[in-house]
Amino acid sequence: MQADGSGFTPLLNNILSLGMITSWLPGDQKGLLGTLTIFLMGWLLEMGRNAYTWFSERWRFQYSLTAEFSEGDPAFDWILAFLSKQQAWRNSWNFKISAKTLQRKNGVEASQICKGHKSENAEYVPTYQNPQLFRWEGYWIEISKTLSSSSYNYQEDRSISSSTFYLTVYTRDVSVVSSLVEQARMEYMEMSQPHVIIHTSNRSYIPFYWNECKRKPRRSLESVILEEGVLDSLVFDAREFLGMEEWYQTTGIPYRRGYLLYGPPGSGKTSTVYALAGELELEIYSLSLASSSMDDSLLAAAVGCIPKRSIFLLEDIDCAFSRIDESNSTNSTRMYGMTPKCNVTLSGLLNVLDGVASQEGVLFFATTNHVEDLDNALIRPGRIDKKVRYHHAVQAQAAALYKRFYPISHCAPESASEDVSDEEKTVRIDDLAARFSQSIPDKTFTAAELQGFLLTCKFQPEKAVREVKDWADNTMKERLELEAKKTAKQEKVQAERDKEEIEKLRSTLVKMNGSTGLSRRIEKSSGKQDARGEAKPSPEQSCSGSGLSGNGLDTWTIAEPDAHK
Ligand SMILES: Nc1ncnc2c1ncn2[C@@H]1O[C@H](COP(=O)(O)OP(=O)(O)OP(=O)(O)O)[C@@H](O)[C@H]1O
Repeated sequence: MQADGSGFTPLLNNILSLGMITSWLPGDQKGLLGTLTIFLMGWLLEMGRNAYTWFSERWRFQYSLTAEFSEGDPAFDWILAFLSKQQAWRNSWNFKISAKTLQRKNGVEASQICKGHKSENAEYVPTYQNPQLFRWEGYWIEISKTLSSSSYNYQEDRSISSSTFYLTVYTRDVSVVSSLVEQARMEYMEMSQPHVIIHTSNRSYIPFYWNECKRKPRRSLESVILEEGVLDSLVFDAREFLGMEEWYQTTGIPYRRGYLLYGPPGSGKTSTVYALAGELELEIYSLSLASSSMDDSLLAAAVGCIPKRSIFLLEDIDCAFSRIDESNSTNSTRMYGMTPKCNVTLSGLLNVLDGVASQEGVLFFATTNHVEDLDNALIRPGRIDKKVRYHHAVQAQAAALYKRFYPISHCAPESASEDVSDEEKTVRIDDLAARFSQSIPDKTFTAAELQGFLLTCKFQPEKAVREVKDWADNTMKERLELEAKKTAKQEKVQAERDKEEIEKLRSTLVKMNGSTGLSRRIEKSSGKQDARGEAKPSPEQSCSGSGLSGNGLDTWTIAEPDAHK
């Protein structure tokens, strides 16, 4: 029941309930006095309850501080992790149980809920449905959560809800709240350390927030094998940038840095970003411009809520917009009309990169397989400050990949049960790695392709060396066949398009001839002669449709161009 201030509602309730009670009393107590006494008692009780609520609210208001944490904001994640660690869910047994995945849900271990119970596969996520009270550093803290369905998404035909945490600390000292938040942030960072946190979003409407969060085991820099010095210079550059905020401010240069990683698919661009994020302890905010729901305003909103000291990763940026038009594109996917639809405009992206929506202190990484398709405006210094080119693996890279695949600790000799020392194993692996790399042509296969092959020879380094040449030959052969098929298909598509064009022109001209009453048909000579010495039109002239000869408009020639017959 809610207090309405006037006390009228409880009064009415009491009268009604009294009527019911007195009807059950013995006859001698049914008098007016009995009724009034009970009525008065009920009324007093209700008034007392209202007064208690009123005073406790005033007291709360006077002697407590309430902080709000909304879903989508990084601080929301900090508080969730903090609550799990503080076991704020202890007095409530409401959990959402879901399978353990890479997605981070801030669940608690089954053993925390029930001693001795272990569950490797399920995750218990406290729902905080009811307000919970817990003690932290001598302060009483109350936590409550609301789920508000704020708007309706017509695209996905469902209402959108988001959660908000309210943290009430019973003190007037604001520094308590700030130190709690700082502790929550530190603990969150500590907890995330063995992982790289990747934020994505499937929201296609504003208010936007990064509503999905995955964690991946950290990848060491050594595990990404690039040409010598490439990775080191990238790490050095990013680290230097992160330590130079003040310098940027003094010089008035916008405090952000852009990197473009370009090269063939599977050469290690994404792996580089993940390894770098792990090394520098940064979180990644990753978006794809190829998503049909992404447009300029959503992109601006997304970038607007990336926190400082983070990586903003835009993968396959060429999918979104290319400088050259589709008909000229060499990219076969475009040829077949498979270019993903993109609603982000070039100016929208440029605005985001250097306009109001751009976030200070963010490392921007763009990856592409087709750098030649990018607009110069996009990759000019200030937007892209450092470009890193990726190649197919050179032989030294292939050898390094091989050695990473067969660390000596996992390397038992294939043939005999000889007892081999570590030095001998190292020499053996070095020798095998050299033979492996010499069996494949330089700059022909990507690291991903080599990794795919090596996965077929797990724990069998000798086998990998024996079979790599055949694999390389077969892969090359398959590649050539595929290329030939693609080219043939492209030519066929092109020929069909030309034919359609010719048909369109032919019917237009026939209509025009009919409407103007022109019936005369005179062959227009191109100056070229075929084998029989007859005049033959060039493809351009055949269907040019201008209708204007040197001496005026009166003749049309329609002929199939030889090239596309
Ligand atoms: N240089 C490399 N060193 C080590 N592993 C690599 C390297 N390049 C690729 N790989 C492996 O190949 C797989 C794909 O790599 P990754 O996604 O980084 O390539 P990419 O260049 O980003 O590809 P795409 O352009 O298709 O996104 C990963 O499993 C990664 O471990």
